[in-house]
Amino acid sequence: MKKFLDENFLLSNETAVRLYHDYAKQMPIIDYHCHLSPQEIYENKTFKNITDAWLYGDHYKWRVMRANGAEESLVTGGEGVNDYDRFMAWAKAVPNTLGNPLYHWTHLELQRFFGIYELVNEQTAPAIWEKVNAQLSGEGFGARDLIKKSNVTVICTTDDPTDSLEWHIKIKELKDFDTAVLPSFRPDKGLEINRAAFLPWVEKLGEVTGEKIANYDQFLAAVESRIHFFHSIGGRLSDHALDYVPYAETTKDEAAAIFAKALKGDKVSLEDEKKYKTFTLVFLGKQYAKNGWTMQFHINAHRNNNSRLFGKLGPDTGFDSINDSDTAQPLTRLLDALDHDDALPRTILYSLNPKDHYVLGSIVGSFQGGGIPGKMQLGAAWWFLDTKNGMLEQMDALANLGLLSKFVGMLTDSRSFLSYPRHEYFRRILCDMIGKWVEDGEAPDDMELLGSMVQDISYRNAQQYFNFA
Ligand SMILES: O=C[C@H](O)[C@@H](O)[C@@H](O)[C@H](O)C(=O)O
Repeated sequence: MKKFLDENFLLSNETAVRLYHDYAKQMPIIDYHCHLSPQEIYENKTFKNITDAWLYGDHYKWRVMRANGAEESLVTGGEGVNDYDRFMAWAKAVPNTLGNPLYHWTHLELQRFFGIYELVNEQTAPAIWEKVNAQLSGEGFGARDLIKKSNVTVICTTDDPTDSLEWHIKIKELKDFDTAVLPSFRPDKGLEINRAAFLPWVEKLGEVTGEKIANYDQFLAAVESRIHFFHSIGGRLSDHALDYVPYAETTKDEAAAIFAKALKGDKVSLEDEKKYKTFTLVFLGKQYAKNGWTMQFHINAHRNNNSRLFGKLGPDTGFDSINDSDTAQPLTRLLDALDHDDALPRTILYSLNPKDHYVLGSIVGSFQGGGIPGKMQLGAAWWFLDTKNGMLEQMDALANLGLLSKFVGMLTDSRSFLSYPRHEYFRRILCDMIGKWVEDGEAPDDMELLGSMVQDISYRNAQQYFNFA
C-alpha cells in the first residue's frame, strides 16, 4: 500500500517519479488565469487566521460544507458565528470530502505552506487552528510571500475594462517583488446586453474614457481604448464567460441598432442579443489579434441557479453548475468569422462540460496555423473539471486529437493565495499519465524527450505563448 500524500503522491510508476522529481517539480509557475485581488497582492495582505485564508472567499469549500449539513452562517459567515466556528465546520466536512480534490488540496496546502502533515478532522482541528494561526501571524505569510514561496513568475488577474488598474501599476513599482502581476481584459458586462449591469457599465466606460457613449461606434472606440490601456500595463490576455456561444449573422448597422435599443433601456430579443454579441466579439477578437493577445472563452457554465441564495449572497458563491448548450456550430462560425479575415488571435477554449472536450479539441485543430505553436488551445480542466479525472480526460482529448506537447498547461483560476499546489497536483497527474505510457511500452523510455515535454507543459510553453512584455 502506498503512503497517503507522500513525496510520490499520485506517481504510480518509476518513470512518473523521475519525470516529476527530476523535471517538473523545479519549474516555476505561470498562473495565467486567476481571480486574485491585485490590491491584496500590493498590500501583501496578511491573514487573521486560517478561516480568513481558506473560507472567506472559496465557493468550492462552501458547496461541500453545505452538502455536509453546515448552516449557512457557518459557511459564508453570519451573526453569532466566529471564525473558529467556521473553521470547525470546515474541519468536520474535510473527512467527508474523500474522493473530491478538496481533500487533496487541503492537505497539500497544509504540508507545503505550514509543514503540517496531520489529517484534518474535528479532533485534530483545534491544534491545527493554533499551529497555522501562529505561523500566519508571523513573518513570511503575506500574499506576496506566499506567491514568492510558490515560485510564481507571472500572475494574470481577471479585470473589468473600466478598472483603473491602479494596483497593477503600483505592484510594478515594488522593489522586492519580481512576479509580474498583469491584468486580463474581461468585458462580459459590455456583452451581456440584456442584464441589469449593462447600462451602468456603458455609463462607467464613458466616464473612464472621458466621453459620454451615445452610440455603438463610440462604444467600440471606448472599448478599444481600454484594450490599449490594458496593453500598456502589460495585459496580453482577454477572457470571456460565454455561458452559451452566440453566433448570428449580422451587419454593423444592425448591431448598432440593437445597441441603441438597449441604450434606451429596452430589452432585446434573444436573436438580437446573439447578433450584438457576434458583432462585438468579432470586433474584439480582431483587436486582440492586432495586439498579439490571447483570447480565452470560458464556455458552458450555468450560473446562479439558486435565486434565493443568489439574492442574498450574489454571484460566485457556490450555486453554479455545468451548462449543456451546443457549442460546435456557433463556435466554429464565430472563429471562422475571425479567421476568414486572417484576424483570429491566439485562442484558448475551455468548456465546463466534459462532453465538449472532443468537440473543442477537434475545433482547435481546424484553426491552427500562422506559424504559432499551439495557437489554438484546448483549455485546461476548469472548475468542476479541475479534478484528477477531469484533467486526465482533457489531456486525453488533447493528446489524441492534437499536440499535448504544445499545451500551455495549468492555472489556478482561484481566489486564494494558498492555491498554488494545484499546479503541483496537475504536474503529478501529467507525469503519471506519461509514465504509464512508458511502462506500457506506448512511449519510449527517453527521458530527454519526455522530461523536456513535461517542462514545456509545466512552464515553457506558457512562457513562449503569451507574448508577455
Ligand atoms: O474555479 C471557479 C472559478 O473561480 C469560477 O468562479 C470562475 O471561473 C468564474 O466563474 C469565472 O467565470 O471566471
